Amino acid sequence: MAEVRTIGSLPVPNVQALAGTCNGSDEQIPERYIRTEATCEEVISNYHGDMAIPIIDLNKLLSPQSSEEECVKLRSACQYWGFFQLINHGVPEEVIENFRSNIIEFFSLPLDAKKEYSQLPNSLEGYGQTFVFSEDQKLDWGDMLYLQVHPTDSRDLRFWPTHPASFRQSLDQYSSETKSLSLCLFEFLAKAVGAEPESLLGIFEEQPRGMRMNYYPPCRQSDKVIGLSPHTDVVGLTLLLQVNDVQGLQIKRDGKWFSVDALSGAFIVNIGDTLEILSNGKFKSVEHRAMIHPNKERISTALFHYPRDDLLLSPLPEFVKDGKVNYRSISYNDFMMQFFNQKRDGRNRLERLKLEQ
Ligand SMILES: O=C(O)CCC(=O)C(=O)O
Ligand SMILES: [Fe+2]
Repeated sequence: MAEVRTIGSLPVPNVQALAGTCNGSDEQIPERYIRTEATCEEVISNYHGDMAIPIIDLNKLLSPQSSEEECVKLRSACQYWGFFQLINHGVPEEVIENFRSNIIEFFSLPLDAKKEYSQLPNSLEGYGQTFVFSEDQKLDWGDMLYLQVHPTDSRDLRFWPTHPASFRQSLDQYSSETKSLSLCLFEFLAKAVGAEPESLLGIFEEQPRGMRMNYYPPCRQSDKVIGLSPHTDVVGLTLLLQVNDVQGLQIKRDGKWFSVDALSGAFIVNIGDTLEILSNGKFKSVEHRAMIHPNKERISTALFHYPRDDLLLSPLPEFVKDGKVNYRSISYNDFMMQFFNQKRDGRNRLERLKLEQ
């Protein structure tokens, strides 16, 4: 991760403050936030059955009677959707609730108090906005707080809020309670395609994890803005939590956007670019975006799981049983540099590595 931290993002306005001044329907939204594509693409909502994001039950994965059947569902979810909702995940409700209420309280602090934790010019961590590459780039209708949470000695406490007073503790608890869950998921993902569980653990166990807390203010003209631009996650796996039960996540499938109806208490898990390559394309890193509510704020968190940074990113032999390698190799650091030097065109980044079949 060392190189990544040296790359700077261009400064842009705080969106929560901006929303406070131009949220009236007749007020002008600054041009850089107006997204014409938001209205012209088809969005599917209220769908059911095969058209809904699969629900995976961790209890069923763990129980010998049902494990095999649930593994088949897991494999198909990761292959066709790149996303699933995880229930019975075992992370104590109290841990999630404390973390949730602390995040809500943090984002409701006055701007000056939050700015004590502002991103520095050459750092990704802290309170601010998502990465901005150029002066003419369209901007997202959202703010965020990004923190490196693991390993514990990599934490930069300058960016860890001390208000609310229990924030650091609740974040620490959330991070440690989700750690074994994530390892368990990596094991089942390997098993689901007949690979040794250690194949993915060797790459992700004890490796960096980063927590992004996303804050999306309401916007009366919500159909004109986008909370988080379409992207794929560059990492291995992401654990998403809807913090305040306001929906807004959409994922792309067959050229259409599907609204995700997040189950209360479930995690939404998604495959990132790194795992798509490692799995030789057996799992898909799928484009997703966050949309805005006209009169309610929305808060979500994403816990990103990074691989070892000395990794030569290429399909793992155990995932290439038929002998056909689908992606070119690239060092993980080069792959990350591409991510930070180019627009967040995740699918293109992956397409460039695909080998002709
Ligand atoms: O807000 C959401 O639901 C999605 C967040 C997300 O995709 C991300 O932080 O990478
Ligand atoms: Fe994402």
